[in-house]
Amino acid sequence: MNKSPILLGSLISKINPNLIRCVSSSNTSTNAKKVAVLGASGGIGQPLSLLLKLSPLISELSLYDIQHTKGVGADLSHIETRAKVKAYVGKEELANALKGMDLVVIPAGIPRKPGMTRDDLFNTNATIVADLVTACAKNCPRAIIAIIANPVNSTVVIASEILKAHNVYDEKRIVGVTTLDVVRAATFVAENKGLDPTKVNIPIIGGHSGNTIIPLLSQASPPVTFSQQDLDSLTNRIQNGGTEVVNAKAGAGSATLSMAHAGARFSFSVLEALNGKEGVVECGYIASKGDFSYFATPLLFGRNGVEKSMGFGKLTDYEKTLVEKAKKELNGNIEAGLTFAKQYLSKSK
Ligand SMILES: NC(=O)C1=CN([C@@H]2O[C@H](COP(=O)(O)OP(=O)(O)OC[C@H]3O[C@@H](n4cnc5c(N)ncnc54)[C@H](O)[C@@H]3O)[C@@H](O)[C@H]2O)C=CC1
Ligand SMILES: O=C([O-])CC(=O)C(=O)O
Repeated sequence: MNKSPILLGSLISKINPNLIRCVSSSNTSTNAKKVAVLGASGGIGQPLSLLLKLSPLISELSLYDIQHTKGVGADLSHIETRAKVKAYVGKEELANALKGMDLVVIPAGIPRKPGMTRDDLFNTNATIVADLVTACAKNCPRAIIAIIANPVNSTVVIASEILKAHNVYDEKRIVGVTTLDVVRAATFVAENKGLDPTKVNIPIIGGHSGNTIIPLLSQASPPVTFSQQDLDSLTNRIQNGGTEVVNAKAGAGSATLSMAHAGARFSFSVLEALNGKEGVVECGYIASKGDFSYFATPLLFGRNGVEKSMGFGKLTDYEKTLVEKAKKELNGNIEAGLTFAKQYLSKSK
């Protein structure tokens, strides 16, 4: 039986055409990269690691968590794909998990329960992300860091401040993952318009929580128009997609499977661009020079990470109102990140 990644690619293409480009390209394997998942034993970490393990874009998959990684690693290592799986558990093994990595994806941290906001995760997750990014600064200072841990609007700020303090900050290399908002928007719009969801693209700008998630439905591809009622309800559903899952899971956590897909999609895009593919665009939350010091926009990726922000074109009056509504929350989240980082760094001196 042919067990090549090509065959695997064709199998997966039957499941999701968005992933075929990464599992089927035959000449990318020579440039395969090393990827670490921090929080690899969690609800997101496990299925994300599975999807990454299937890709010939990856030569080494480094799994790190404070628990259970040896089992997850042994399990994944039996899959007949080229990525070599290495499992690390506990703080003492963190440095080795990171050495030589090209991309570090961070889904470590606690998820929401019903009634909580993403901000309610701050107290726990801020320290987790700060500790992990400190280790990245010391052990893989040139790696691209993709932050999934919430609240993304603040954790990316914290991570950036830590990298600056270690003199290894490069704004091209630290991104908050907002791909799940893009994935949801495509799904909900396709449902509303009777389209193939894999062919729909909706840019999302702003941040990654409630009002700060700003879908640009006027820039949908293919172009579609909506009644005001549909515009309101789709915007509201995209902004609160995370809460929809948290409530449905009723205390058992937040989105994990759709996030694993979104995290894999984002990672594959970054890896393809690192390998020289041109025109790779994914939305993401990065440092910005506009009205906000951090802002999500469509980003063009290249051989060094984020090449440039593609901006957000011309907004409709409705979308301008959404940006206005996001201002207070997003600026507050950024400020909270800066304040935490200052305290964390002064304690660790
Ligand atoms: N950016 C986004 O779109 C999304 C973000 N999230 C966020 O992702 C995070 C993870 O969610 P789940 O996987 O569902 O949670 P989970 O609780 O199932 O898994 C988290 C994992 O992190 C590990 N962990 C905790 N402290 C750690 C440390 N210091 N070092 C390494 N690993 C550590 C835990 O042992 C656990 O295995 C949450 O903060 C959640 O809010 C979730 C969905 C979407
Ligand atoms: O809602 C949450 O807490 C998890 C998340 O970020 C999402 O699903 O978008």
